[in-house]
Amino acid sequence: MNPIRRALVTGLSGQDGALLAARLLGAGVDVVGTHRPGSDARGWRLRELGIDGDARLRAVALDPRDGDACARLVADVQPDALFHCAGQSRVADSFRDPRESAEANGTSTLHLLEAVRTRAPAAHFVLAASAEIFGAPQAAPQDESTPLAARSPYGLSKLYAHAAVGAWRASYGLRASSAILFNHESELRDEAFVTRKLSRAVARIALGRERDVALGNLDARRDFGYAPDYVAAMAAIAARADGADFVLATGQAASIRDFAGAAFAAAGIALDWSGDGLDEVGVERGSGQVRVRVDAAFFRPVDAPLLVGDAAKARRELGFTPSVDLAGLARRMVEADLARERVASI
Ligand SMILES: C[C@H]1O[C@H](OP(=O)(O)OP(=O)(O)OC[C@H]2O[C@@H](n3cnc4c(=O)[nH]c(N)nc43)[C@H](O)[C@@H]2O)[C@@H](O)[C@@H](O)C1=O
Repeated sequence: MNPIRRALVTGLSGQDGALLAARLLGAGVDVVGTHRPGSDARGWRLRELGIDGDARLRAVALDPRDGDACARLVADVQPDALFHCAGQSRVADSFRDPRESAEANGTSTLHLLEAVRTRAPAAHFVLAASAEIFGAPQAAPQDESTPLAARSPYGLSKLYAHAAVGAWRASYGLRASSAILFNHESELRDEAFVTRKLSRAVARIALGRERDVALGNLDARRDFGYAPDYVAAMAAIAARADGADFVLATGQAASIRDFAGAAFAAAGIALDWSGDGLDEVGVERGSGQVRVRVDAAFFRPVDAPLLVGDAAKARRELGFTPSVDLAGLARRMVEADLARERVASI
């Protein structure tokens, strides 16, 4: 194990960057976190985590698409570990702006790998990669040896980043690792993602502020884990002497319909499902009120039917253990949104 004293975290204000910063600060690590120029340096997540005023946390502006700026920052910070969490993370958006995904996720990784290679070659580079690199895989569950066949522009950009990590490790002996993250959710998830869209909508419906929520593909099955477990595993990866790839996942698949059911149940609302395809609805048992509608606007041109991971290697080598099941995840997220909604109404 290599002690980490100073870490550089890109994407400080995002879910993973914020959770990672909190975890590292809690372990006595000094953290420099980056945010996009012009964006809020610290943001609501750091405030909710109670670390926005931490003296050992420094926030700096960085556009990782600027290779010179990456090199200057890495030379200045001299991190023991660099966690690359910044980027374009919304798969749906990537279909509308594929070039932005390629640059924000692909080119940025190249720049940061080069920055580490040339300015801080002893640092451990840890990439937040994604299950989307598997595309629509033939086999389930997916592990580190599953063939890569990304389909979405987002998946392609992460495939490039993931492959670059492997190439820099093999070519230059860099301590570079790729954490292949399956869907990982938390109270700090962005509202663009289906779990948080649901938890917020459920909270507002339970408080009588909205009547229903419109969703897309309810049949897609994903492997939903709890994000704090995943950033803990990323920190454990950085402490290893050598770079490697690790799938981080729970091994349990749930459909979007399942998650919606769990989220409504967390607010005491039981849903029954009726209809099919675009006609399907989720109806509140007892009242008969429609709570979930299906809207074609939320479907994607390509959507993997099933992504579920096998994290045996991470369990074995990192001691990775998912700590929250689907019902627990939905409950935490709905409770956090109920609390936020109640504060908002005061
Ligand atoms: C591993 C991967 O995980 C995440 O990407 P994602 O899986 O695209 O996440 P999501 O929450 O946007 O979609 C999950 C599923 O839910 C379906 N779905 C149905 N109805 C709605 C809907 O209304 N909104 C959204 N967003 N999705 C919907 C949608 O079609 C898809 O099948 C990111 O962390 C990403 O960065 C990452 O790396």
